Amino acid sequence: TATSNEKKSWSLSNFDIGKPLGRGKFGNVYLAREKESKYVVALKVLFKKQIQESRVEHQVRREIEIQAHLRHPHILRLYGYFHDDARIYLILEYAPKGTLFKELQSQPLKRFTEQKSAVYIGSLASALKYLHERDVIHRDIKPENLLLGHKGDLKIADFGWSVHEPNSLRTTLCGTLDYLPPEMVQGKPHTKNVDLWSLGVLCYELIVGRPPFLATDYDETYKKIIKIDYKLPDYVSRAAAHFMSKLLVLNPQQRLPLDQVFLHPWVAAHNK
Ligand SMILES: Cc1cc(Cn2cc(-c3c(Cl)cnc4nc(-c5cn(C)nc5C)[nH]c34)cn2)no1
Repeated sequence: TATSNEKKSWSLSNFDIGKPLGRGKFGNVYLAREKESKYVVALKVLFKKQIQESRVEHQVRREIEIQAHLRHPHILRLYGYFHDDARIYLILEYAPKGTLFKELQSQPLKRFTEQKSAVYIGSLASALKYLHERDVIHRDIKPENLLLGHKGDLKIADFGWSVHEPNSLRTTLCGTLDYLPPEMVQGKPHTKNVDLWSLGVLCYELIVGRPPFLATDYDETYKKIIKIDYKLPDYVSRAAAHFMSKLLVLNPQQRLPLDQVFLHPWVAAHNK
């Protein structure tokens, strides 16, 4: 049963390793199968040396601590973990349909209908509500970190950046600013309302096919974010435009709370 598995101590010899699923800064994720149960998982292999060199042990420890205790249909499960002298292994739920990013790119117009976008937003909002009730902020909501289960259902993955609220950023930001709210790009203390901003950015990207503050370089993106400078193509409905305008708000306290997200006409209409 699940509980006995969770208590069991695992080792690499319990698994047949398959193809690589993804590569990250500190290691790779492989398709794997537990030998006895034949259960298919995603095995995330992180190198201790690289983690120590980048001084992100606390981040990896937090990713494990946080994700191991979460149980929600739209949050990727962490079943267990183990380590050897060189590596840390996270036994994760396998999401057979890959990333939302790949699904978005595979659309003819590189964007989803508003119906499909609102269903993803509804799922994400319910996962965020579950996280925020436990004072966990994800901080890295973007299509690359959202995976799809066998029914195409959304799963938040990669808790490498999640923290307990309130928090001020200790690790330098690397990678795209696109999803970060003004308070984070300005290095100010931030709360779980950062995830509300990212929900608005994600909503824009699903409907339009690119993030709202996309620019040629870091500084351009930075300026657009703090000025909330984005434009909506004319095919975007007024209901969707209104919904996004309630999340892409400078003052974190004035962003639409998650309970209101489900009640907003645009989300409610498509999540009957
Ligand atoms: C290191 C490192 C890399 C990553 C990003 N990443 C996550 C996965 C992944 C996980 Cl954790 C779980 N299920 C997955 N399913 C896929 C997948 C399925 N298809 C058909 N295509 C892909 C891709 N990837 C999964 C892989 N890389 N995080 O830390």
